[in-house]
Amino acid sequence: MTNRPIRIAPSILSADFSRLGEEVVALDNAGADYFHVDIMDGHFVPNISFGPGVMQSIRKLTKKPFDVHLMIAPVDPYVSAFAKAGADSITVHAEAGPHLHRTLQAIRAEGKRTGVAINPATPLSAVEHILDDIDLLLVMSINPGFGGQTFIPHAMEKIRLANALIGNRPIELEVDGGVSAANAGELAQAGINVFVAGTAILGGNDTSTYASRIAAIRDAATTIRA
Ligand SMILES: O=C(CO)[C@H](O)[C@H](O)COP(=O)(O)O
Ligand SMILES: [Fe+2]
Repeated sequence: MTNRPIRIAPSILSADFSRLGEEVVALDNAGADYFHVDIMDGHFVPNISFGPGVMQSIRKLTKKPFDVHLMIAPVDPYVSAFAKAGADSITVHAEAGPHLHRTLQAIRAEGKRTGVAINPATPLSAVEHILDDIDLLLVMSINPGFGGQTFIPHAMEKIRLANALIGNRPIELEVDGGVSAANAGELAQAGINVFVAGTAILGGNDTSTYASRIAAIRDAATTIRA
């Protein structure tokens, strides 16, 4: 359990891209805390999403933080472009390159919050020596690349261990993949404070449901802490 504030971060990967701007505005009005922006390169992960130009074009539609999840290898050449396109935090994968500490320094040099993501098969020890260099730890509960996958059960225990590893450090603990109101309570209990959700919020792309779906995840996460 943690006192870090609950943040609901809809993944715009699940948006209807033909009306992306409308989707962003609807999510903002529906109570999103962060916008989770998934960037996929077709190399580190077997899918391609979009680049900094698209991100920049939606940046002006909301004042909420952009939580940018870079699934790119090598990532260093793209840090600056996403910083300039309006990222608030930039999360890179521990598996994406040999010099993670250097990448984190580059993100901080851009004045952005740093995040590290670890895949389901990556041990927590990958971040043990860089805890002072990160503002956010993202535990992947799916293998990255696609929305709509099923939460991998062993991620729950890893999250509990990550929460213990973080201790009282000012690091947000984020989960991504298969998150819904059904598991948000247990995730909050395990220590998660940032809940990424694509399908559970945007599935079907009916903007009139976004507020209640965001609220359902928030309620599940908050109730368990009360
Ligand atoms: O990083 C991601 C995929 O690699 C996405 O953030 C994730 O898929 C969210 O979608 P869903 O909630 O549908 O699992
Ligand atoms: Fe993501």
